[in-house]
Amino acid sequence: MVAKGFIQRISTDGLPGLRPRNQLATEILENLAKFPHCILLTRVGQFYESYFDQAAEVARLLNIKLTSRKWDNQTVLMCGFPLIHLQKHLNTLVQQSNRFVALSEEFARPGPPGTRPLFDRRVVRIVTPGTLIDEPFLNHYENNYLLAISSDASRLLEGHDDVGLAWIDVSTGEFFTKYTTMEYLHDDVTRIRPREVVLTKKMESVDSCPVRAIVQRECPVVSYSDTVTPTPPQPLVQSVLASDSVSEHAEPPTTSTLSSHETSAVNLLTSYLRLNLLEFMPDLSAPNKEVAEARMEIDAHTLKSLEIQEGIQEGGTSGTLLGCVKKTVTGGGTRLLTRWLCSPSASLSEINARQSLVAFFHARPHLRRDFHERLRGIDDVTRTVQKFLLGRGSTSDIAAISTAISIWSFIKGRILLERELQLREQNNHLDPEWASVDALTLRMEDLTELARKIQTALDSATIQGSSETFEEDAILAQEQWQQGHRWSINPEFSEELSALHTRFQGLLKQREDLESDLQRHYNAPSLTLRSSPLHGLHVHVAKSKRDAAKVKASPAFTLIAESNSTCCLFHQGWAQVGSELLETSQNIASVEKAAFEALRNEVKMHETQLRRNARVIDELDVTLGFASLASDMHFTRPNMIDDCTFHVVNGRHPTVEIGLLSSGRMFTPNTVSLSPDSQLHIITGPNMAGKSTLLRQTALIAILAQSGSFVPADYAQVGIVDRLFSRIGAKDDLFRDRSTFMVEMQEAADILKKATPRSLVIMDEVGRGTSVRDGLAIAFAVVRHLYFKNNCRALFATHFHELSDMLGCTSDHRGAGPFGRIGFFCTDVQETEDFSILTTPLSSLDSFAYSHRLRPGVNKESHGLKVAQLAGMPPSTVAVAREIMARLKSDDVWIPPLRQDALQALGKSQIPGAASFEL
Ligand SMILES: Nc1ncnc2c1ncn2[C@@H]1O[C@H](COP(=O)(O)OP(=O)(O)OP(=O)(O)O)[C@@H](O)[C@H]1O
Repeated sequence: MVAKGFIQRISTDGLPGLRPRNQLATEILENLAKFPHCILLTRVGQFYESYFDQAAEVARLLNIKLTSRKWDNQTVLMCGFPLIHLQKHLNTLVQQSNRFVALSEEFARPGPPGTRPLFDRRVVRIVTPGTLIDEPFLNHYENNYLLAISSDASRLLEGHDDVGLAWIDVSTGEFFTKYTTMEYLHDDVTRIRPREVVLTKKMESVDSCPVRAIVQRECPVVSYSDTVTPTPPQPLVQSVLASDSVSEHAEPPTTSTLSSHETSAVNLLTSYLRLNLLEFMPDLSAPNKEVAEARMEIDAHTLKSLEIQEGIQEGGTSGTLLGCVKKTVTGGGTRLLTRWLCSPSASLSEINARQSLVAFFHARPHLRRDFHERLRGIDDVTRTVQKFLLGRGSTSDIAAISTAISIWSFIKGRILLERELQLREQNNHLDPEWASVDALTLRMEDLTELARKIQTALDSATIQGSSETFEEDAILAQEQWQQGHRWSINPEFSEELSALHTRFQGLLKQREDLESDLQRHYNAPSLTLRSSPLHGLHVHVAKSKRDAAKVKASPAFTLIAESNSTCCLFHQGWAQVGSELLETSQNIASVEKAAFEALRNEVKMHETQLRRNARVIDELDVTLGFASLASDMHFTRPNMIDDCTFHVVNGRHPTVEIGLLSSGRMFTPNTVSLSPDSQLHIITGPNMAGKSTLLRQTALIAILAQSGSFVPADYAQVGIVDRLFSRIGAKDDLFRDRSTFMVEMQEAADILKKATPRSLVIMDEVGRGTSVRDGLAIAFAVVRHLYFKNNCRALFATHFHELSDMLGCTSDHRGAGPFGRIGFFCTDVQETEDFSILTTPLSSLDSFAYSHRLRPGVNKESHGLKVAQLAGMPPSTVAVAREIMARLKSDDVWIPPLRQDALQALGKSQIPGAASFEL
């Protein structure tokens, strides 16, 4: 396994000569040799440290001081930072710099009697970008996927293109597989957006391996690993869901339903996880198998160009579909929303079930309010359960699970109440949406018994402010009982614990009495009874108050240590009581540990039910969000059908509309009606008049509808789309030796290869990147292919109005003869003197407005000069262009472009037709 871009930086100079006498140096050298692809951070006391040449790199990346130490008379570079900075620095090394970090922890081992404990160090985990667990710097609103890809590397070159995918978010346990082919691999990788990809070592060794080429384009961290058969084989526990569904209740897939390539990918993934998570390897749930036919496939380019999850210009979600429709309030809900938007459903029943839920909540704003408020107080249970499976989790995590269970019960109860109310009010009649609501609540498991156990076990006063893990809490409690640190488990949890607490309280009272007796007897108010690692159980007295003199003089005390201001003394009575206190506190700690372990096991035992309920809540959060969105932005429920129509009345582009509204402008809605009788629309019209916006909004409406959302339109009837394609926007890819036109042609070719009669294609200005003649020819050929071969629904926006002649546009704006199922539509510019209607006023002499209204017909005017003027092109240049336009229109004569230097050389009067130009 090798992290791309990471070069092993330990110089061989210093190492062979070094004969480390101390154990630390030996361990570090061994670990460096064992994990050569990693930065090694070794825990030494309260610090994590890096040594040798790596230290220079670590110091540079973390911006910390580089220093050195002597080992065996050799100077060794080193740097380090305190424990509390670990997460911050892991974020820098792993998340930002894509480095792999081997974490070596230290473990105390009792030394010979009378000596300090010894420490063993071992690497407990390798932290890589794709194997992050509960790191606080993880964004809870996004998945952090590790993707394994398996295929027969050598046969790929011979044309065998089966590929198995397995991907997991280790921090949540969400685990998926998919069988795919090389043709769709790029689309799948783009959609999954893995943080790290694992390929087989074979793929690394095969020259020009196509999988490697695709993956390296999309993911900055690529690792190579072999599948290692676990001994004994690790069972996969039951899966949470068969699909990403609210309506389908099929049994979870067994590993036998996976294709051989998926199984290999799962094995590669689990082997890689085991190699890296080491002591943190959890039991994995069986993966959810994704079936291509059940989802709307969105190709890689479309996913990016439609800005569904990430903006093209600045990254992030601002201006994206996700940013616009996100009304979820939980991390799990937001992750699910992202998945639904990037991979909408193609199952009619599933989509209808989701939309029924949205309709249900849309009609009930009071429930929306109530549930949103409750959901805000719920923890990310999927993540918390995973923490426990990873052997982590604290008392506050356990408490969060109990809170979540109470909220789930509230929600279920509230829905039942609503049901009763409706039955009463509507004479035993229920709206049809109730079927989906019932199906959802039926999936919720009753976990009140688990919540009761947790509430009985936890001491509610201690839950706040506890540490990351119970073990850290326990150490604090044991060490800090003198400062009144609280225990975690309710003393009433068991008779044994209750008896221990009674004894502990009795001993505390004895200590208090002894302390005040001694203070009184020796007239020493500063005297206190203490315990410390250095002096053990001792009596502490302040010298300055002269208390010490009397105490020191008494034979009941033996001096242990003194400073200028205090002294520490041994006292038999306190040693007796104190050691009993210590022993009792240790006993409490170990009983608490057992109790917590029992709770942890309870959570693990209920893993599947907890995850199921959490998943129901995720769906609830998304559908509640869709309902709020529909209400806020006046979306309507689309009518979903299983045919090839797409009829949207007064549709709007959700993100453009928000942008316009924020600057006080209105969006002009438009109607698009594709059907088997009118399956392809050619859209012409001026620049800036809204053609691309119309195309994009059509695609976004299809995505929203099939995600389960309502849509921005007055009415919509959407026939299920199996694949969505867009050819929009031009982008160079010079790095991969592809010009703008080449990129455009490759994307168009891909669409023509893959679109089916159930697909929806939007194409914007295909052919514009070359000569007019070539472009027009290509545009015609593409339309013809889409129409006859793909036979799909398509919107084709173009400035080549000649296409309308080539396709024989009739007076009722349809294609002629065999092209009769093509419709012609256009947008316009309104010339006007009325400034009040202007969208974009230029001047009083040359004023116009974009109507943005689609109408049947062909518009042969592009009004490109108006846009040039609007864009601030020099007036003289615009004047030249206008003159040439006029001549082109009148005599159809081509005037060659005039070059400034040529004009100067010749004198402008000598250039025919140039005299009138202001140059
Ligand atoms: N229906 C609409 N209502 C209101 N404003 C709109 C509408 N459609 C587009 N616009 C505005 O017009 C701008 C330009 O739209 P768009 O890019 O879709 O035009 P276009 O016809 O594709 O232009 P070009 O041919 O130059 O690519 C958008 O950024 C938006 O602000």
